Amino acid sequence: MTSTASAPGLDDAEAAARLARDGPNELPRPPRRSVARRVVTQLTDPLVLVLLVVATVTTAIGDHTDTAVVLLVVLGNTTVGVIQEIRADRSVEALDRLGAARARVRRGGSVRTVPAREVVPGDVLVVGAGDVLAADGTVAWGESLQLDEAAITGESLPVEAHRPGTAVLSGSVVTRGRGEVVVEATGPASAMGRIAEGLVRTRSRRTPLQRQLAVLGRRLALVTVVLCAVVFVLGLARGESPVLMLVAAMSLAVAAVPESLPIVVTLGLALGARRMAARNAVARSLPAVETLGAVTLLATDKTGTLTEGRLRVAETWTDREHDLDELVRAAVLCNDAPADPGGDASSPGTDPLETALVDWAREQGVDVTEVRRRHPRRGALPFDALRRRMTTWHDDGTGGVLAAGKGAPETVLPPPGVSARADRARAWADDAAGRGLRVLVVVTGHRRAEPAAGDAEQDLDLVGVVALQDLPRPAARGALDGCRRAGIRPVVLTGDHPGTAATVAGQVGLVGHGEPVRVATVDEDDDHPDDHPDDHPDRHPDRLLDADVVARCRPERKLELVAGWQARGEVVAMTGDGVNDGPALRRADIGVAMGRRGTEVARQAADLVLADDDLNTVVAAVDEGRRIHTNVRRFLAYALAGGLAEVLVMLAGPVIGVALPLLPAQILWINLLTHGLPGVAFGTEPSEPGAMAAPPRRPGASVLAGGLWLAVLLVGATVAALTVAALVLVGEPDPRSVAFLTLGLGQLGVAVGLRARRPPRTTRAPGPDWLLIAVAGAVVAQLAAVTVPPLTTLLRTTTPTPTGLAAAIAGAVLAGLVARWIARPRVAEKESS
Ligand SMILES: Nc1ncnc2c1ncn2[C@@H]1O[C@H](COP(=O)(O)OP(=O)(O)OP(=O)(O)O)[C@@H](O)[C@H]1O
Repeated sequence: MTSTASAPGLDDAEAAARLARDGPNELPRPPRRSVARRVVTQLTDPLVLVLLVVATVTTAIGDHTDTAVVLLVVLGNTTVGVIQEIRADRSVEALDRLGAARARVRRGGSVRTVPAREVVPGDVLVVGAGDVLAADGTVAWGESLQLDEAAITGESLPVEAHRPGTAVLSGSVVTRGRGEVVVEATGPASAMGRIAEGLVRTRSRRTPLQRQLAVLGRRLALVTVVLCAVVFVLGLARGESPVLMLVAAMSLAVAAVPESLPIVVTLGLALGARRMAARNAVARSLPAVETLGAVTLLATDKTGTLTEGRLRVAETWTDREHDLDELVRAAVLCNDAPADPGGDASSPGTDPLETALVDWAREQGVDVTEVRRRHPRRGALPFDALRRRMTTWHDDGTGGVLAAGKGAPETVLPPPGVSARADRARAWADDAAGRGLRVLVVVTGHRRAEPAAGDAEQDLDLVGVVALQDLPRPAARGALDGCRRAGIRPVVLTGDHPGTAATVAGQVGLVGHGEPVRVATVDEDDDHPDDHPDDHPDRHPDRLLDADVVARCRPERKLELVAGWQARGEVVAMTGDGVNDGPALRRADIGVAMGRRGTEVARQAADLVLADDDLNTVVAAVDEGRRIHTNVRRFLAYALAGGLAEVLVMLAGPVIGVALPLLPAQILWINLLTHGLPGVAFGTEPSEPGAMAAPPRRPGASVLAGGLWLAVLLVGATVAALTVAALVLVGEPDPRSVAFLTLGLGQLGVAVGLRARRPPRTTRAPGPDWLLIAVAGAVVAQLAAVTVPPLTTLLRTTTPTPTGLAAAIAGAVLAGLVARWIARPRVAEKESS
């Protein structure tokens, strides 16, 4: 089953030449949208179309100043829209690059990891368990090489591929063994490329929040249009000219509809994803960024996540003479790790447990290469997580066959009570597991002839037990603490022994101080690997779903548990890197893979890749996710309160005897000013102190939940009342200009009032306060609108008296204070109320 004939591979110059000639190994992408196309999309937005109608009307009646203002607004909106869109797209592309597939190739005599897109025909791919083939090719050599081609051919049974010359397809997953593949076809010419052809990859997958906002936006638009119609009718009743009222009503509609909601969310998510990447958390999609903030349960694996993942033999048990020699010999024979000292332990397909056994044998003075040469392997039943054991058979040197096996105690030892000796070994193993060690029972047997695969594991003789140590990771403790504080329940899912798992869980502080670790072990009776999790939603024993540690948990079981938690309403993040973890990672709301240690198949199934393999990074990513959600609520409160204030002022006008409290151009100006810069700047607000000490938001809750909509009504009404007061009470020669100033400054006051609470100055992270900068810019523009020609001409304003100015400023301050008292606590409080 083995044949080794390493292909030499290409040199760098040749690889570069071929890359230039054959093109990158990636699926054809839809071409980037040109700026011209983006502008056209912006201009065909229904609200812009309304504005263009307004412009036509004003031109027709010879009102050229209003036409100029409308066109200015269209220009401003389009520019801001296009720039926001391009920024969001760039961020998404950068994410794509960070999360891109990788491949190991032999180039210029050494093996290195390159982006999969740089693989060219003639390259030699070096693959091991957990890799995803980056291109089509033929096997140069393979050792127990087995592939899962389900993604390409739909064939669900793994295929053997160790024979040289076997044709293999891109997108296949290496489920076992290792080998090398000479690349023949890449990119569109490969199997993956042929499948992808015809499928246009669209980027338009919207996140739940974006969908929620789209619905909200449509409803608000409807209400606004109705209210604008009322404004129109009231104006007519007051004797205003129909044309003027039509223009006013349309402008009001444009201003009050929060049309920028979706793009502000996209931009917020994209910015958030960039900040996450800076904290080593690569989100592979925008929906993931959003979901992260809502995570309620974190299911983690053990080895390499809670522990260092560097195993070392710590103790052994034998009870007969010569058994120690036999133990060492069996441990290196029933073993796929390379024999050479300093062999690359992290090389693909090498199990750190097996490497630890080889290292241990070498420390015992055993020449591993020599042992393996004396006993060439004849056959094997490889290890898999399902059977939890492995058996190989070899020439015994005297014409017979030597079988060697190792595995978990309960799969290798006879049941309790059958053999006193086996019971002693089991007791020792349980004790070692209770001290956090990973245990492995070793057995051997002598045969006259090669066994049939079916009975290779019959009648093997107990040799001894090996206990391996894997130190807990110090960093894990902080991460688990952080989870619990943030209301996220951490759970360990492991294939390991319950004793080992419980002890390690205790060592890293999985549960709070003094609490017992609730351990549940999956029974064979619980296992129905062929069923689909959704077929039996009630078949997840609560015993397993309630546990802190689920031991002896096979990958299929992980999938069922994730589904079971989700049925209980949890939002599940799950870490995993096993070859078979893909489906569970995909099923989880947030699949998490390790960037360094993890397998390629896990990376590609994951929503979040941790560049530093540190569980703390998940907590940091959740923090970012929550911050983004809070900032969306912040922006929403601001935009809706502003729109509401504008509508209320226009409705109140006729009632108090002012037919048209604000001119169309003035409404549009305020809209441009308040939504342009400050709107985007909300995305840069920091997370509030204590954000990670609050429970997660309720999954599926409205984005306005927690009384935020009520706060919007109150703040909107306040700004409107202040504006109306300025209109009637100040006694200015030109009350409209004061009202215009008050409405604009009032909304900006609300923006400042909604700013995130900051931690004490000393701990504050440096960085510009974009929201304040944006508001300051807008304040200057708004003051200019009533002082500087030609703006005053265009907007038909006059400079208010000092009293009027003071009144407007006082109104803005008051509006800000009301927003701070009423709306800000509800923004951050989340939906816990
Ligand atoms: N190479 C191997 N050969 C034989 N038995 C093994 C081998 N590796 C692991 N085992 C046995 O199978 C059990 C399950 O191991 P497995 O690697 O599937 O656990 P896991 O789910 O990956 O654990 P973790 O959560 O710690 O990562 C181990 O406790 C051990 O007894």
